[in-house]
Amino acid sequence: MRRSWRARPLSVIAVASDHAGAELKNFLADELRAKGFEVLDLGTNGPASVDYPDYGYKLAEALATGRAARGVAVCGSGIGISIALNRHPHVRAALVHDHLTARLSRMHNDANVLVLGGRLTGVETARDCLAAFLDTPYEGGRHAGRVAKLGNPPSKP
Ligand SMILES: O=C(CO)[C@H](O)[C@H](O)[C@H](O)COP(=O)(O)O
Repeated sequence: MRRSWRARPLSVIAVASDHAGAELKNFLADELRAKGFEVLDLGTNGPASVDYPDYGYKLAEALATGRAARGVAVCGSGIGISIALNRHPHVRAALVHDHLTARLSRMHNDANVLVLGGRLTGVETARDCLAAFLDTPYEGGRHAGRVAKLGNPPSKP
């Protein structure tokens, strides 16, 4: 599935997680609602074991179809769901660990999905990362050509 990324106002944010990230995902969804965003919750919403690729792909689909402008994704470490998300050329999912990496993911990479490890990152740090992700603009300039290349990977690297 190759669909172009459709920019839209930053009002709807999709959230998704596996079982290991559900608690932090739900916390961040509440944070987003408190900040006035509409949240598209793609699950999962309980402790029953599920597969992170299914939720990463759901989130990629929500961005591709324009149902959400950006996303927040959580699994246990953040690694698995990042891999799933970044298989889609319109997704720039950034696994971050603190306010600085969250800021850089926006400034340099124009990240459209914030990824956190639910078993590794505490709620206060996660809240900081979310604020940086929402509030930091993309710098463009020298980064623009690099970011464009991310959406057009060579068929033979
Ligand atoms: O993909 C991951 C690791 O890179 C995630 O952390 C998953 O959430 C984790 O693998 C799930 O582990 P579980 O033992 O099946 O709960």
